[in-house]
Amino acid sequence: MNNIKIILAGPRGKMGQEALKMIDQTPHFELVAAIDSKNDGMQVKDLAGCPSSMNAPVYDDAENCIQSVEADVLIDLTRPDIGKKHLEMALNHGLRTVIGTTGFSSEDLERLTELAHEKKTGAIIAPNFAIGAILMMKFSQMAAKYLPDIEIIEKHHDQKLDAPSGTALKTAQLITEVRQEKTQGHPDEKEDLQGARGAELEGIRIHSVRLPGLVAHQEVLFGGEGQLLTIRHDSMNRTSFMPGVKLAAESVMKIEGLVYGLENIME
Ligand SMILES: NC(=O)C1=CN([C@@H]2O[C@H](COP(=O)(O)OP(=O)(O)OC[C@H]3O[C@@H](n4cnc5c(N)ncnc54)[C@H](O)[C@@H]3O)[C@@H](O)[C@H]2O)C=CC1
Ligand SMILES: O=C(O)C1=N[C@H](C(=O)O)C[C@H](O)C1
Repeated sequence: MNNIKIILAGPRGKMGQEALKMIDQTPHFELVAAIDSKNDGMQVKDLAGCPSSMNAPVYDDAENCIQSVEADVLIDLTRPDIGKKHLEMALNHGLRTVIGTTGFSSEDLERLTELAHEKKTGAIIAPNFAIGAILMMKFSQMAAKYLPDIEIIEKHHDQKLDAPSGTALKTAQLITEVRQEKTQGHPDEKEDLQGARGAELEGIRIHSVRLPGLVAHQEVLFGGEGQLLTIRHDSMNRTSFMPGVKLAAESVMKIEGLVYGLENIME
């Protein structure tokens, strides 16, 4: 496989730190720069917790980085407001991009899909890189055809900025592809405390739990007459996401346009 030159945005973050290790351990990956909110002009190896072999410059200005460094792929693991800006910027420069950052609305996805198409540039937005989470979403889509009353409970660490999670939104979106919109619960139900019934997407209820001690977990509950099916996935650590990040960085080299969801590139 040809060498892939990578710019990583978010090298000091929880996911960024894991991604640096994965890049370091992948012979055909080469880190050529990092985009950080500070530390401009430093080397990645000098940032706390980063592999000592990484002789790549840090930029605090993403536009300057993309213009100055010869790279094949930008991997973004930052925060919702920044991930969107980075993807738009990269597409405008014709740079292929893998986005793990969540918090994209359906309007964002529509706009960025059009831009990727217009710029004839490959991009992957993957709300969840863990293989088990992809299977949970696919199994949920299968089950929804037969058990259409569904509630999603996603549970994450308390440092998470977006709610509901990207995975919960993607799960709900996959379900809406096979299920008619429907009202769940009693037609006259009323929330005595606002938010008690969670968020709602085409009738599917989504509940977000944030607690220290959690990493990334989701249960999809399907209720039927006299029965309950639960499909559950747990990421115990962030290493669980790395095979998916690697696959996305390899796959984005071969596509044109924007792909939303790792399930679309898995064989
Ligand atoms: N797709 C997936 O499988 C997964 C996605 N995520 C998502 O990835 C994102 C990052 O998650 P974590 O690493 O847990 O968060 P984190 O808070 O640990 O790391 C985010 C990093 O982004 C950096 N950052 C902020 N502004 C920046 C800027 N302008 N330029 C460059 N870097 C900037 C911060 O300094 C921080 O180091 C979140 O949106 C999260 O939801 C997290 C886990 C798995
Ligand atoms: O912020 C996180 O941690 C995670 N974010 C992604 C999401 O919003 O679904 C993926 C995973 O759940 C971890």
